[in-house]
Amino acid sequence: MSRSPKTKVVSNQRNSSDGKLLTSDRETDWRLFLRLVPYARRSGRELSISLVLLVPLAVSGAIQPLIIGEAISLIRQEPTKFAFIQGKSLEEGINILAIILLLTMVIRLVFTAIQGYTVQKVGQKITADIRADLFEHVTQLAVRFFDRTPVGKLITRLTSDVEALGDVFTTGAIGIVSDLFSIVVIAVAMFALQWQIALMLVLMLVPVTALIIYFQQQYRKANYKARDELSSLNSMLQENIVGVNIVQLFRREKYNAEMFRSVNKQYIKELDKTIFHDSAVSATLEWISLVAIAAVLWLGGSMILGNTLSFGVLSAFILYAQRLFDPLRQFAEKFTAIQSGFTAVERINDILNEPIEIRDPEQALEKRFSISSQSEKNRSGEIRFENVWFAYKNDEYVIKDLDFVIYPGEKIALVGPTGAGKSSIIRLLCRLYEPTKGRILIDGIDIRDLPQTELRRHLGVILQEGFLFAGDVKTNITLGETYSLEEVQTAAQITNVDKFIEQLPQGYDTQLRERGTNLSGGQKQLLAFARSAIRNPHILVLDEATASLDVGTEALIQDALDRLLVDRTAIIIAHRLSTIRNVDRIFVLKQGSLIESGSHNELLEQGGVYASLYNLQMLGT
Ligand SMILES: Nc1ncnc2c1ncn2[C@@H]1O[C@H](COP(=O)(O)OP(=O)(O)OP(=O)(O)O)[C@@H](O)[C@H]1O
Repeated sequence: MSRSPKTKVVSNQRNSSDGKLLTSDRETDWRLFLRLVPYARRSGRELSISLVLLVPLAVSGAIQPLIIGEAISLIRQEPTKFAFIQGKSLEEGINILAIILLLTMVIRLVFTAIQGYTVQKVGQKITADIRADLFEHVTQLAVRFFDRTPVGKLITRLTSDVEALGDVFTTGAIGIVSDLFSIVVIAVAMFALQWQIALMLVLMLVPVTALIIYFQQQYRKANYKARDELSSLNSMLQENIVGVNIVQLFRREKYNAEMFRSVNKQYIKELDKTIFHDSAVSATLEWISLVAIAAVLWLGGSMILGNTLSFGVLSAFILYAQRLFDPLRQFAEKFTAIQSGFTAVERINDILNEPIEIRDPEQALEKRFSISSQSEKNRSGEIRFENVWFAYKNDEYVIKDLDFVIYPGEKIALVGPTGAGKSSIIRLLCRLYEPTKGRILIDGIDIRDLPQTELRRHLGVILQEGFLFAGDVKTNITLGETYSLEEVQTAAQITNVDKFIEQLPQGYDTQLRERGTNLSGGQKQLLAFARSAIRNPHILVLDEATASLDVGTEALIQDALDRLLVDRTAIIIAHRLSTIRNVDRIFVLKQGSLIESGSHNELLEQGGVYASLYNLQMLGT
């Protein structure tokens, strides 16, 4: 019983308060179990070996009490049951029995080790496979899913839930078969030896099993709640670590620590309940095996007095009484792991069943567009929004009936107050979200009909905050695609960021920390420019891309952009209206609607919203 509470506390966050899930457990559990079959099948050979080893393990375990009982009978000169020691001297008989006992011990030692190792290995492999599948699935989910799911909860599912599931295999699944098998073999051996005592012991199993099932159910209920609390704990942890700058700047350390302490306390409280029920199972079994020995002594003793039982058989039964409840104890322990595992599968399933909203088109369409992608020259970069409506949440439209065309090679600026929907337009164009109504077309093709790789190749997007991964500068530009160093250098030159990269300690090989924390905001942004340029997109989208650069660097990038944007369609979001004076057309948005459009001069002449925004900004400078 040395499992840590961590592995025990795995449960489901849904229905945590009412434990509703328990009602339809059996059916659900089986359905969940089936989900694991494909994973188990991949390790079929190892699992079969473990199952085959159960037979010699259980048989050698059941023989041991018999041998010891026989040795006692031999010493007490009681009639022997084994033909092979009949007529042998006491010494010879004891030697033979000792050798057999030793053999069973060696068999158990070797096979237990092999089985333990195999099962652990399979468990780890299955855990790794599930974790990998889960990761792949999660990274394909739509941004909408991440909007509503706290990162801490996702991390809990990807780590400890998957681990708990692995425990089902390492401690649970095979072990349970083995324990059940051991109980059956011991019961058969006992009945063969003396049926009355055997019956008494087997009957004792019934109420004990019922009690264990009761405690297990309580355990599972408590486990749901504990798991819920763990998710909250992780979410809070994650939020505080990511936002540590704000925590410190606003002196929220103590306040947040207090909040964390209270969630932590709640978690421990729920955890204690699971430990209580788990301990109750152990205590029941500890107690029952003592009661069983007493019962054997009582019944066996009276039979010895009546000369219907030998001391040897009584000794064998005392050992059996212990061993019969041993597998049951282990069974209960594993059952706990399995219960936890099932709830973990359920939580994992929640994510695996989460549909991948943004999918590539069917085969036929893909073919059509792979043909279109072959004729790169046909790409012109026309963007068309056809009566596009969009809401993040039901019916709360943040984009309302947008209907416009951006012609090939045109440079468009999106302006409008904060929250007007500018970034949402970009997200829709990149297909991070799907429009609620209407269509978006690139070069006359609905973007839903374009494979995503193809769409993203059309588009180069540079956001206000460049996100960098841990790794070197070069891989942060190539992002795993096969570009040569020369191509990377050329992209850097085109965007005027080559000088900056060369100044870094190891140039293109400079290691960046996670999220690029060893670079400044502007430096990160420079790499984002090179990252986009290398992909040679024919549509460029800049969302406040130069806002974090100093005037000198911005001028340098602007110069690069002027060259880069030739013959490319561009959408530029900028709050500083002075930076977009030269674009072909300016779209003015307000609360998700396009309220004005035209060139800088046209809009100034109109004297509408743009003109007043521009004049306001000019006043400020
Ligand atoms: N993930 C989201 N979930 C729900 N609502 C969102 C989400 N992102 C943005 N919104 C809402 O959508 C509206 C438009 O947001 P959007 O980011 O497109 O504005 P914006 O014009 O780019 O603003 P800014 O100039 O401040 O960047 C806002 O009212 C915002 O609150």
